[in-house]
Amino acid sequence: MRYISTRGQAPALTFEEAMLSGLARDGGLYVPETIPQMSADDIRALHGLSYEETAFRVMRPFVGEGFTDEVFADLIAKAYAGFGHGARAPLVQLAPGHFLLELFHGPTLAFKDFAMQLIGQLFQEALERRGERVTIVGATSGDTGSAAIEAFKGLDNVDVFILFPHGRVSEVQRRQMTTPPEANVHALALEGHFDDCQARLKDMFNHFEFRDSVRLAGVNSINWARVLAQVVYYFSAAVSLGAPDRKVSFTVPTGNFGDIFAGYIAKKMGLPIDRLVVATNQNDILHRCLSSGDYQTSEVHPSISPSMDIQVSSNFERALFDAYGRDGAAVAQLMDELKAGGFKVSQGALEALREHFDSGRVSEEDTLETIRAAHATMGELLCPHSAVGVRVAEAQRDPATPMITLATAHPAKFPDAVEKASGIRPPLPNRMADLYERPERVTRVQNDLAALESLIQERIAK
Ligand SMILES: Cc1ncc(COP(=O)(O)O)c(C=O)c1O
Ligand SMILES: N[C@@H](CCOP(=O)(O)O)C(=O)O
Repeated sequence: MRYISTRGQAPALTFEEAMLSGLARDGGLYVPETIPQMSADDIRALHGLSYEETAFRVMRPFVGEGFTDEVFADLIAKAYAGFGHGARAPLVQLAPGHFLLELFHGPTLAFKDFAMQLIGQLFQEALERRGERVTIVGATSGDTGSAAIEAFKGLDNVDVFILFPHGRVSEVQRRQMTTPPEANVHALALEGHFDDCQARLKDMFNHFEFRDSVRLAGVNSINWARVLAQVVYYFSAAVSLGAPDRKVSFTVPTGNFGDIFAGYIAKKMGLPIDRLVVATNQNDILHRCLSSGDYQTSEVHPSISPSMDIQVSSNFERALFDAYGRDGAAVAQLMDELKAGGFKVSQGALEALREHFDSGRVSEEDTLETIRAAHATMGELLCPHSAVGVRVAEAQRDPATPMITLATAHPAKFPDAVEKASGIRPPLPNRMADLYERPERVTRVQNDLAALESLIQERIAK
């Protein structure tokens, strides 16, 4: 299995090379050259398997020879051992034909743990075998950062720097990033918004002198391994509702397009998915693009679902690559236009996108009302991101096809919004009960590439 860049100009890599590299050297994102297929019988054979066994069967064909079967199975087992639910990703019924896939039972209470816990294991194994060390830099709107820190804290062969937008993450998210005492963890609060953090991260990858001198690695969904690990729960959820003998649809609260892109990969592998519905908050560039073909950035408006306050949606590039017939030059051209504010998707590419994706947008008021109503009528306390998903799913679902909405974070990560909507302040799990008392360690930084690079170089030299 080889991985190629969405911009067509970088060398093809193995899974392990792509995982350790992050961004392709032409600025693109790695995708598999071909998508492994699972037949109806392969999917039927997943019935009754544990999450870990399903994960092994779904991911194995993508991983190649770098990891043996035995090692890969062992790393999967270690990755999910710390989850707080035996099913790892349980499904609960919200209404007839509408299900919630709870993805918040991992150590940091968000769906990011599914991929990050596994990547932590894969990195550790690969780096030890190769005798290498790396500098991980991550950009976060709140959840990727805490999950990355949890997965990599205290490891000898990794330093982890997380850029988050100052004042634009929830207090729980911030404390999850600023309270770990391990010396290899560096929380950096940047003056700007998430798109600035992600842009500076990509600038670092594109600055080869810096990239090579610190041996830069990335654990955002830039990294293919992140997307891959998220494909698994589409299979586990669909199978538990009768796949491959019954189609299902998914609604996904969306920002950087990584999670829903994982659903698209599951569909390409053969999982019978009817619709993949992109649910956005008021930062609705993806909804506008899928509705009109115009991908035009505008100001980011802080919302009560801050992890989705994103305008430059990184993985949309992977979807565009397929929609443009895997034409790397066409994608590179669009990404150049994006630097000047936006681009227009061609009619053919828009039709290709619409073959798989629908979309909807939810206002702040409707998000609050959905949290209130879901609690009052179904007894389910939703985080604001999950509420965005539930609202769009309710508006768009076809009663003939089961709809699964992804619940992407635990309500306790966003207690203010949840309390405002439902009157209930969700408590943190016992293991995190003293989060508010732990001392914080954070460095305020400007949105300045040279200054950030110097800070990182100085810290790793110590
Ligand atoms: C809680 C939560 N929901 C939804 C999203 C959006 O996911 P994606 O960026 O993969 O579209 C994020 C951020 O990634 C998130 O943290
Ligand atoms: N919402 C994310 C943004 C980064 O997304 P990623 O999937 O590319 O890591 C966050 O919580 O940080």
